[in-house]
Amino acid sequence: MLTITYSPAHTLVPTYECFNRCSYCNFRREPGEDSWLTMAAAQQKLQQLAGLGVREILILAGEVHPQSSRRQAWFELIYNLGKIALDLGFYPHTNAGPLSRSEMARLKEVNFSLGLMLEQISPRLLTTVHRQAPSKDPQLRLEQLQLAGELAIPFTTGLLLGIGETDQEVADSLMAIAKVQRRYGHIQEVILQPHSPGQRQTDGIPAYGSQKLVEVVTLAREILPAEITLQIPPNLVANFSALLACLAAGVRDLGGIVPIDEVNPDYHHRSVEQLSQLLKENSYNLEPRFPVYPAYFNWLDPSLQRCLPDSVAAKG
Ligand SMILES: O=c1nc2n(C[C@H](O)[C@H](O)[C@H](O)CO)c3cc(O)ccc3cc-2c(=O)[nH]1
Ligand SMILES: C[C@H]1O[C@@H](n2cnc3c(N)ncnc32)[C@H](O)[C@@H]1O
Ligand code: MET
Ligand code: SF4
Repeated sequence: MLTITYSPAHTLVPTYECFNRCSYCNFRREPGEDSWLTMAAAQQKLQQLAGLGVREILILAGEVHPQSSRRQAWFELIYNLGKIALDLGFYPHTNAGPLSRSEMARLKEVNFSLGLMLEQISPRLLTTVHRQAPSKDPQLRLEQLQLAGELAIPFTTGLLLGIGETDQEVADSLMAIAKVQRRYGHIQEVILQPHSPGQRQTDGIPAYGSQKLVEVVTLAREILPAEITLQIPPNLVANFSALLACLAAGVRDLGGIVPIDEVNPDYHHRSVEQLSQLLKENSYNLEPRFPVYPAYFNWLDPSLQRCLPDSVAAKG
């Protein structure tokens, strides 16, 4: 039986406020209109999660402008959330948008991997869906992938599909990821994220079709180096047969299975038990994983390596 992995996860949102306005975003709030997560509330939440099988704490944040006087406080909150999650025995993974070199280096101390979606490499989208989103400059995002490579951080990136890109631009985006991977070797997984419309976004773009998604999986498997795992969030795939087609085309991971998908709150996950049963009926074995893949265990700071169970660490 082929093994498909998932990450038993819970999401913490330090803040929904964001100075970008991606037209497809259902997550962001206007700066000033969102109160930030307090350390006390986070601590309480994490304590409730103890013993429930959760491994990854996904720290997913709206962004404060790099030049803002509030950036430092924003960053310290994100760092400290990773720190308490770690201290309570969880495995943090942070995606907080583009970071400075020193911010990224510090987050490495308390995270098992970091993430940032390339979205798409085409600068054309800066005049459409990303017109009011300076953080989505593809060159800036590519530099972030390189920076993570230089800092030897196991990394998750990916494409957002169906935001106005052409087929050629999808291929270009995949080739750009393949190129950084051949230089640094730090990209453990690529998420192929189908755009999924929600209640709050400001545009009217439709859901990305399943047929196209399967085609992109096939293309990604051709373009990306074999060591990169392809991830698709199953809650964003229209039906189970489409998910099976994605698996047949090369997807091997289902990402974080969380109670609430904070980015796409209208799309619920099936329970792990149900997913596992459905997969078993189709000769797939569903297994939990950590937010860092075994091949990268020895890239982690020794203090983090010590947090992984011996049996698992030995495979690294
Ligand atoms: O539940 C979610 N998890 C998301 N994750 C988490 C992901 O599913 C995995 O849990 C992590 O990549 C750890 O391997 C992301 C991680 C990234 O680094 C970048 C983007 C995402 C996007 C989502 C998302 O939209 N919803
Ligand atoms: C955290 C990641 O979530 C993705 N993201 C943001 N909005 C949507 C949406 N409506 N549908 C699917 N994915 C989305 C982006 O790729 C972002 O980088
Ligand atoms: N703001 C970050 C980004 O877009 C992460 C969360 S998006 C909902 O990269
Ligand atoms: S997708 Fe991320 S960067 Fe864009 S508006 Fe939403 S939170 Fe901000």
